[in-house]
Amino acid sequence: MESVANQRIARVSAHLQPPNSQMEESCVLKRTDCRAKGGAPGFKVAILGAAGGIGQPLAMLMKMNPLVSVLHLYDVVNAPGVTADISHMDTGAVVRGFLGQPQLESALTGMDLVIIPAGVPRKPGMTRDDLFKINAGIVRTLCEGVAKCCPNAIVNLISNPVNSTVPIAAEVFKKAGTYDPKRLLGVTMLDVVRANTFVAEVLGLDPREVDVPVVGGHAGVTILPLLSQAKPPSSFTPEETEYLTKRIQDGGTEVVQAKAGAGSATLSMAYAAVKFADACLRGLRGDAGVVECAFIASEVTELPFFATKVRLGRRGAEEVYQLGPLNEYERVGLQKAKKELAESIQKGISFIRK
Ligand SMILES: NC(=O)C1=CN([C@@H]2O[C@H](COP(=O)(O)OP(=O)(O)OC[C@H]3O[C@@H](n4cnc5c(N)ncnc54)[C@H](O)[C@@H]3O)[C@@H](O)[C@H]2O)C=CC1
Ligand SMILES: O=C([O-])CC(=O)C(=O)O
Repeated sequence: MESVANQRIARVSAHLQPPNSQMEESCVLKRTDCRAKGGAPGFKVAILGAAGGIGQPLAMLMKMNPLVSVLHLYDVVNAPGVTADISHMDTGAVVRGFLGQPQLESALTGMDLVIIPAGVPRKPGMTRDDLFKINAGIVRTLCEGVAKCCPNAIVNLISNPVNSTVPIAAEVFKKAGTYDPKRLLGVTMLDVVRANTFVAEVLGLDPREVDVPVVGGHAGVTILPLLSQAKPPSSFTPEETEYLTKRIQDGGTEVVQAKAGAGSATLSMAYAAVKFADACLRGLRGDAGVVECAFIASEVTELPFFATKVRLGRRGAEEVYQLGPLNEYERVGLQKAKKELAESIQKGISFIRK
């Protein structure tokens, strides 16, 4: 009888047909003859959109994460190539590739965490909302797959516009009867990563010592850094506050313009996505005190979704924290953020309900 390990190797081979079969023709030993043991303990993670600008470095970094035992890489193009490449890294996770819609269900079955960076990125002159037309449908299809194949998985949604794609995902899950608000998390970690970097630069600190909560959403004025709650506690001049707030809000546009038509942030985003995914996995493992910001179903404001600090645990975002005390500058920013956010959320909800 074929061992579990050999079945696994056969499955990997099946998804890597061209390079693998050529290689094996010239080898006496086939992969199916290898003595690989069963998978190490750990979590099963799928990346949807794994061959993209974010997907590839994200896949590489997740392959390096010791909490991951199985890594599924799904895309509509080039998944076998990325999988073959990443699978040669001598780290613990077993990597399998899945190409195109017919393989979506196999990619998702049994997953603990699904990370979604699938979809088109911005070009100069576009807003994130301009991506809605294409990305809304992509997110809907992928989330239908999640609802069917791994309804208990934690979902980390990266595809823009996050302020609308998270409500879309929530509506898809509601329709399927699988919605658990604690498990659906819009990834706003890059805003926090940028805030920590830019604040550290202004204060002359090591960014690793800085922690700035960023609340609201993930587009323009909806990105609201709470500098008054920065750690270590710091005071900022009005000019510094204005400069930092604008730079954090426009961080994505800064990269889009610098890339001049070649896409948006990919490397810093992959770093941020892995930082956030690792926090989700530590929460799933039962670690205490894992707290990060995410865009999530919320009662913190009158809006149905809002990014705030959340505590990550075995069931996902087990606690959603209040905003805490805001200064006058932040209170004004909050009003602006809520106005734009309300429209983007409604647009996402209507896309599924209409
Ligand atoms: N949440 C955040 O902070 C950030 C979000 N983003 C967003 O992430 C998304 C991806 O950005 P990039 O990786 O730079 O784009 P990209 O175009 O380089 O990669 C996207 C990948 O998605 C794949 N894809 C398209 N349709 C698919 C489908 N139906 N199923 C599976 N895969 C599919 C493409 O084949 C491609 O490989 C964009 O929407 C971008 O705006 C980007 C940076 C930060
Ligand atoms: O700006 C974009 O289009 C990509 C993104 O969300 C970011 O870099 O924050």
